[in-house]
Formats: sequence, C-alpha cells, structure tokens
Amino acid sequence: MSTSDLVLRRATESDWDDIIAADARAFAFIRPLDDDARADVQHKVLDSDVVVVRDHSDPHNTPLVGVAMFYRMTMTLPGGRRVMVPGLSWVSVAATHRRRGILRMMLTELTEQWEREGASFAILTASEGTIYERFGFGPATFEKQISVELARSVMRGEHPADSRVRFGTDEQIHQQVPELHDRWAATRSGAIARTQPWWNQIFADRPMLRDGRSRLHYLLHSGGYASYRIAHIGDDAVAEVSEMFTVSEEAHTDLWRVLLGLDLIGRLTATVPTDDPLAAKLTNLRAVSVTGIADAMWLRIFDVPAALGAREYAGDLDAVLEITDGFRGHGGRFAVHIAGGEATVTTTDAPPTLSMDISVFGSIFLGGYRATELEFAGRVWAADPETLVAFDTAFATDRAPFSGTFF
Ligand SMILES: CC(=O)SCCNC(=O)CCNC(=O)[C@H](O)C(C)(C)COP(=O)(O)OP(=O)(O)OC[C@H]1O[C@@H](n2cnc3c(N)ncnc32)[C@H](O)[C@@H]1OP(=O)(O)O
Repeated sequence: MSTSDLVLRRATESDWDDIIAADARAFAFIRPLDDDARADVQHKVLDSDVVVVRDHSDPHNTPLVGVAMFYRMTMTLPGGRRVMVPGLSWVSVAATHRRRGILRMMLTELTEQWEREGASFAILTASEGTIYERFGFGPATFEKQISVELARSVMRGEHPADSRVRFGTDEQIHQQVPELHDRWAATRSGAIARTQPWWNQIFADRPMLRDGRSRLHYLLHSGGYASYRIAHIGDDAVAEVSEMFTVSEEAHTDLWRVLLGLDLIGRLTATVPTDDPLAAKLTNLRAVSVTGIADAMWLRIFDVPAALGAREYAGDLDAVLEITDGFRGHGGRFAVHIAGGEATVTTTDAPPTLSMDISVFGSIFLGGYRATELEFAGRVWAADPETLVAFDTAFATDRAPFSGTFF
C-alpha cells in the first residue's frame, strides 16, 4: 500500500455498516451498536460531516481504514455568549493502518472545512491525553468523579417539611428536562447545549447501552434535575448518577438530599464539576471520596481575535500576546486591551509580553486552567509578574467550566 492508495471522501449511507464495525473494533466494545442505537447516532450527524478513508490497494476489496466526524454544537463562553462549534468525534483508524498519517489526513480535511465555514473554535473529548495537542487542542474543561457513602452522608441545615423534588413521569421528563438543561447551559462556561436528536438518544435509553444496569430514573425540581441508574456490583446496590444540572443551590441541595436518602443503597457515584459543593454541604466531608479528576472537553482556537472578542473577562489587561500554531498557522502577535469585561484586539509587531502555544491558550480560554498554573509548568511565558497576574485574573471564571455532555 502507498499513500496514494488511501482515498478520503465524505460518507454515504453505504459506509455506515463499516463505520459501526470499525468503531466497535477501535474502541474495544464487546459488540457493535444495534440498529436502534445506530439510528440514534445517524440522526445526530450529517453524512457530509463524516469523512471516511478506504484503502484501494486491492481494487476488489477496499476496506474502510479511517473515519472521523463532527457534530454541529453550541458552547457557552465565559459571560454567557453562545457560539456554534464543530465537535470532533468517532475518530478511529484501523489497527492494520495505524501511524501512517490517516488521522492527520482526516483532521486536515475537517479543519479546512471548519476554516471555510468561519469557525473560531473546535472541541472534542479525547480517548487519550497524548494525541490532540499537536493539532492545537488543549484540555479546557475538567470533571471530578465522586463516590458517596450513604450511611455517613447527612446534609447540614434543616430538612424541608415538604420535598420539592418529584420522580418525573415520561411526559414530565420529556417536557421539563431539555428546558432545565438549557437554563443550566446558559450559566456555565464550556456548557454544551443539546438539540432534539441528542435528547431522543438520551430518552431512548437503549437497553444495549445499559450494561446490565437499570433504566434511568429522573428526579425533577423547578431549578434542575438528576438522573440515575441502579447497578448491582457483587452483593451491593450502587446508584450511579448519570447527570445532575441545576440553576440554583437550593435545587442542588434538594436533589442531593433525595439521592442521599435512597434506601437499600450503600454507595452512590457521580461525575460533577470540579467546584461541586456537595462535600461542604454535609456534616461529614469524608462521606465524599474523590475517585478521579479527568480532562473532559478539549478546545482548539482558530481565530484568536474573534475568540478574544467573544468572551467576557474578570479583570483588565494590556498585553502583547504571542501565539504559536504549528498545525494551522493561526498564531501571530496581538495587542490585547481588556477593559470593562470586553477585549479589543489588533495585530502588532511590538515585542510580546505573553507567549504560549495555541493549545495552551485553549486550556486557559474557558477558565479550566489558571494562567499562573501553566506559567509554573513553563508553558506560558510572561515578561513580568504583573502582566501574568493581570492575564490570570482577566481569564479566571467564577465557576469552573463544565461541558456536561460526552461526545
Ligand atoms: C475525538 C475522538 O474521537 S478521540 C478517539 C481517538 N480514537 C481512538 O482512540 C481509537 C483507537 N486509536 C486509533 O484509532 C488510532 O490510533 C488514532 C486515531 C488515535 C491515531 O490514528 P493514526 O492514523 O495512527 O495517526 P497518525 O498516523 O495520523 O498520527 C498523527 C500523529 O499523531 C501521533 N499519534 C497518533 N496516535 C497517537 C497516540 N495514541 N498517542 C500518541 N501519539 C499519537 C502520531 O505519532 C503522529 O504524530 P506526528 O504527526 O507528530 O508525527
């Protein structure tokens, strides 16, 4: 096989059997998606946003050796503006064809499309931490996995006489959950909004994806919701919170109070924002163990001035920002003036006062990393401590960014 035998094109319906089989192999699934689960995915993506690579070295057998696609998503920026973003997903290359440049080929094709369409950002959730920095992506939102021991969990404060939480009927869930999620998404940097095909897939709750666990149960509150499943692990029943999104601390407290009161459950697991306050709401903080902190969403910036102009800021800054971009050349030197929460940006030849790779800028942009932390790591250069502190303060967010949707 030579590189010229590799043919990249957009997907058609006839590619999907191979896409599903390739995905199951590449991500080590026990079995490929069934027809229902496959239809859910196909409803979320346009075939023209899916690239496939086939090996034509044998004209009688042209196996699919690469696939990559993107969803058209909406992300919330610090300050509340929402932007359209391509969300890269379903990237895989056949084990027989690895490290021959197929991923690079597919990402170059998709990136050129995003640039033509005027995207300022792209996002992804990564299978490994070592793949995407070379393409200018940086880890931008993080999440915390917690395990809560119910026997030791007592909420501080008074128990309300009448719980404001109810189990939702199917009709209530379909009516209220998308609206509650959207209200939450408007408040959080990095939040991904969900369109109807995403909700259809979540509400379908396909048995093949439950892995032997119960269906989803929904708890509703006027300021948020939580969904959870029951898993039996050995002799223990564990409640796995699938998601919780709230727009008020009252809703967060009330929903947790109900979850912590589940009978015949020893332990509860959840994935929450890194600044989730549950442990501080309990009389015994040790009831909550943090079992992991992981990168969730990675961000790539394509248009530095447009990105800077789209978010709001927590402090003032005057700096000459130098950005390097080895993959697509969107770096340069920018005079950045931030005042009253808004940035104005022009290109300049003046000497830089701040310098970093575009992947590092992506990590700082939503507030997921503090600039000072990355300066300690030698990945941000600042001409003087005052500029670093002003940069750090300007880009900090009051709540930790959280994407809330895996894709
Ligand atoms: C957004 C998402 O969908 S994340 C999911 C990614 N997919 C998976 O993890 C499924 C299993 N893995 C795979 O299918 C493949 O190994 C892939 C897609 C990760 C890589 O595909 P390949 O075609 O082998 O990558 P390709 O040859 O184009 O490599 C491009 C560059 O990435 C590097 N690279 C590729 N995979 C890895 C890896 N797992 N770890 C570190 N570096 C990697 C290569 O060394 C190369 O670097 P260079 O261009 O700087 O020399």
